[in-house]
Amino acid sequence: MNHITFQQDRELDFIGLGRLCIDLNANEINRPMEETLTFTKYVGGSPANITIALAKLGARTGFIGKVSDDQFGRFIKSYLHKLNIDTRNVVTDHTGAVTGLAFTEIKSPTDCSILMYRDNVADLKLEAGEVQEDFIKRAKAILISGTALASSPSREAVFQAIEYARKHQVVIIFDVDYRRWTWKSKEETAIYCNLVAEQCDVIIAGREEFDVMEIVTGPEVKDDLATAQRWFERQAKIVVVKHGGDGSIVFTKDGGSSRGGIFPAKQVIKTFGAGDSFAGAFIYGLLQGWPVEKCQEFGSASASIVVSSHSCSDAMPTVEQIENLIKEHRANSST
Ligand SMILES: Nc1ncnc2c1ncn2[C@@H]1O[C@H](COP(=O)(O)OP(=O)(O)OP(=O)(O)O)[C@@H](O)[C@H]1O
Ligand SMILES: O=C(O)C[C@@H](O)[C@H](O)C(=O)CO
Repeated sequence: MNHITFQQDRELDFIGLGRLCIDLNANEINRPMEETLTFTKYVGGSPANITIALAKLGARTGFIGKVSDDQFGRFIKSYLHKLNIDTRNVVTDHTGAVTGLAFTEIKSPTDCSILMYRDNVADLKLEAGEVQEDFIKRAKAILISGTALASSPSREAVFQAIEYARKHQVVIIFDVDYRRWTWKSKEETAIYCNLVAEQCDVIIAGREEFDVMEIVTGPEVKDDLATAQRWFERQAKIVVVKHGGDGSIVFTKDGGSSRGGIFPAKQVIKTFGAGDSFAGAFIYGLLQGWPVEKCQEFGSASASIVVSSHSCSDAMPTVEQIENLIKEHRANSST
């Protein structure tokens, strides 16, 4: 029992909507990017990573987005195809737009940063008229990624997708995914993310992202419960507040909450990817009908695997890998 009711007669479990980009992760790690000579290319973009996570876990997935009409766009679509992710609503741009790039700097396992090239990117050119109602109505759930709200016409495409999802009882999941490089201002971020959040069934964000939405600028006490209750007054049934290495808290509309820790990784390579892997495995658990505590544990274990890896998308684990980590952790805890 996890408070979410999915329509069962659907051919897809999950559709991701938003950014499809390329990660270029530094190969020479534990040094600043000024000293990096080579990078490894992976498919990236938070909603893409989450969709890939669910595909790797065996969910039937699809994607709504726009890619550039070049080698990167073709690389991304080919990668999704190989994972059986339905790309019928992945549109190719013909305006000369480019694929967003995310250069990951790994100065140390705990000091990582991302340099994002986001000018004239194809993902933000997705138009409302390109969002297929017939595609969305085939799914149990759809993920909205906050960065897709950063500018038009992608912004309007998001609201069109939400309208279709609500019309067809598709569960709406909002991952705030705040990436400052893409927004004009935090005020604009708050306006549009709040307008979306009030229509969503599940909201996933870090404490800092909720602070942006609540326009918290000072040292006020950040009250996770108050944050969750704000959204339970609207459509939300589940609110997840992520706290990095301190774990996460999952709140449910019936007043329940679950404080989850982490699965300490034997060797953290980079912190990035934790959020997307957590979200993918958490949502997988919801789709299985698991209680939120089990979803949270599954997400945390997945995150531990991905922070131990050089990539994000490529490293997304299988059910067996996650279950083995949980078993190993329990065995070690009992000795
Ligand atoms: N270093 C870590 N080791 C193990 N698990 C971690 C680590 N960092 C985060 N996690 C797990 O992943 C979850 C999400 O991490 P976090 O809060 O950093 O999300 P995020 O900021 O969206 O991540 P990202 O860096 O991918 O954007 C945490 O709640 C925790 O369970
Ligand atoms: O979301 C992005 O654009 C960056 C991701 O591709 C990258 O893998 C990451 O930061 C994951 O958290």
